[in-house]
Amino acid sequence: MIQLQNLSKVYSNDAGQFWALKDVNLSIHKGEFVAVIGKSGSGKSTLLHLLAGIDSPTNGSITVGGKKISSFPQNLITKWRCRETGIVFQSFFLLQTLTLLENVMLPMEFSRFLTRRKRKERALSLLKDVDLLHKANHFPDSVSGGEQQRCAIARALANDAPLILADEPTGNLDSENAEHIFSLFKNLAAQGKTIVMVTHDTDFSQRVDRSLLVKDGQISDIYFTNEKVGQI
Ligand SMILES: Nc1ncnc2c1ncn2[C@@H]1O[C@H](COP(=O)(O)OP(=O)(O)OP(=O)(O)O)[C@@H](O)[C@H]1O
Repeated sequence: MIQLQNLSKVYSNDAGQFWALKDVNLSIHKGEFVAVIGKSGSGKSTLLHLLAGIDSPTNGSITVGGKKISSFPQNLITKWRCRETGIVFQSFFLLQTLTLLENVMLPMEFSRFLTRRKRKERALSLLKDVDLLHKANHFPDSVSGGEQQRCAIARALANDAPLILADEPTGNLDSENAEHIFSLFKNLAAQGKTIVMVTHDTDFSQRVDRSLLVKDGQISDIYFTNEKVGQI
């Protein structure tokens, strides 16, 4: 599903160059649930942003579902991202002028041919999955951080995309809600979706198919927690 070849990302500023990712080679299989772990500043979000085509690599290539997205022009990458990925950002990025329901409906309006009634039905069903049906008509600034996070998760699932990229999706949740979201992701992976989840939760990182430890911009260690996944 995902192949990274000699992937590097260098940030340049007045202080000089900083290698956020250094020569990463990695494959992630279809239907695999992968946790990305590592200290703050190690390069986890950078990796996720590159996988989403939000940022572009300094060197190397990124192939997703057979498409070399690192060579896509900007207009193609935006379309690809809308259709093929569901993203949960660290800071949610919900639109403040839309209700939770409208936020979840939004991705379907960009990339899927569904009637408004069907879009609404699907969005309500996703809000129910994350236990937010009762807040469907609230605006983001009138719900809690954890509720915003769950809404962002529902929105990421709206397009039924094959690849889910989630940056600390349980970071703002109490243990019960976090467990619920983790199970939701587990079920999606069992249905064939590929999930890459940045997490600081050591319990979750041991209950996925594989954990990737990012250290100083390198994937320095890999723990297989499920033998069926095979070798990289
Ligand atoms: N736009 C940028 N310009 C310069 N440096 C950057 C930029 N974005 C990230 N960095 C640096 O790259 C490194 C990796 O950042 P990244 O956000 O990927 O870390 P992270 O592992 O996700 O951290 P956290 O767990 O705190 O979210 C950090 O040292 C960060 O300061």
